[in-house]
Amino acid sequence: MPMSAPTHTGLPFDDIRQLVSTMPGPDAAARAMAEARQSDLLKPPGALGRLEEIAIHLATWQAKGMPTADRPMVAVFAATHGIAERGVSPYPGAVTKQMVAAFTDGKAAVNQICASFDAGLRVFDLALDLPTPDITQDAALDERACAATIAFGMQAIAGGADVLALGEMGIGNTTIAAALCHALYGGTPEEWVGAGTGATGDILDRKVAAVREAIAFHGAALSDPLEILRRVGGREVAAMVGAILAARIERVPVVLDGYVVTAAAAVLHAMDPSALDHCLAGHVSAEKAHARLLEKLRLKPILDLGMRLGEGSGAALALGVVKAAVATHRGMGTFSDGGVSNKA
Ligand SMILES: O=C(O)c1ccc[n+]([C@@H]2O[C@H](COP(=O)([O-])O)[C@@H](O)[C@H]2O)c1
Ligand SMILES: Cc1cc2nc[nH]c2cc1C
Repeated sequence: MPMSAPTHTGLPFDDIRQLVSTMPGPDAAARAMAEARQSDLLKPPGALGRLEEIAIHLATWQAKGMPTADRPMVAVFAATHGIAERGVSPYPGAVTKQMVAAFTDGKAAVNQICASFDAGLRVFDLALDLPTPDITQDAALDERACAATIAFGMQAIAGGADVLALGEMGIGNTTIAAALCHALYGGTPEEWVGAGTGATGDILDRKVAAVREAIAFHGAALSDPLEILRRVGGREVAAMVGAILAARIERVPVVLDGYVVTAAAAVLHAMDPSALDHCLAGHVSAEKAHARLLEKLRLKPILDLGMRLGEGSGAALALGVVKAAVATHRGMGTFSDGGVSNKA
């Protein structure tokens, strides 16, 4: 069902709603060109499986007859959460800032995965010394700050990436992701809460309780996706909403990471079910509810390696597959070139 253009009341979220309602669609000519080339490549049709779909996906959303993956970029958004003070993670909130330093020093897993595929890495530090309020007591952000953070996230594509992989860092943010999913999809808190960095026992119980309390506290206000984002989300989640949206507008396909990145994507999907059509799910994380969330979004993960790190690691690894999909699409010979017989 096409969405009618929202009326503008001058509130910051109206600008975001306006952008969502005017997103470009798929490029049919580029898709047709890519499909025609795929069927001419030196292989039985379909023999490269998902690689074929991925190459066509890139062509379609880059609006290029020949897709590229020469300038892949991983953007990692880092933020701090008041909820972390409630003991919902085995790690202290201070680890977020320390890991940002590790990203800068090249010492994190994502640095090495990016280096493996010649992918760029940009880290966006979102007011780390100013945790957002505990979502069981208050909204994480007011409307103006949330809209400004979405706008900030739009910078992720500045610099001319041709594929954007998203990642995040934020102790406590698997609780935030669970609250977002519970608010968006209902069910029980238990269905959306998982181990995160390794929560068990009392820590896991506190996560479930925190999600239940947050949803009860915000109550009926959780009926609009952007309200859900600002009330039970966080800065990295809001910034990733902006990054996904800007990428769509600038025709940059997106590779999603794990549960937290996908929860950000889910906010846009709730605004418009076609809003993630330019996105690929890089992997399915070992975080229990990620598979459930991907099903809600009808996204099929590229990889399933039992990873549950976050920081864009699964998305960065999937860039290797994306690059191979583009390399085969661009570089293989064709039946039309002659030399190899096609089907009789
Ligand atoms: O995205 C995922 O699937 C994922 C699963 C487990 C852990 N994480 C990462 O771990 C951190 C949040 O975990 P926690 O236990 O502090 O809520 C945050 O930095 C995420 O990047 C991320
Ligand atoms: C060490 C560590 C690294 C991470 N990377 C992403 N989330 C993380 C959480 C922890 C605890």
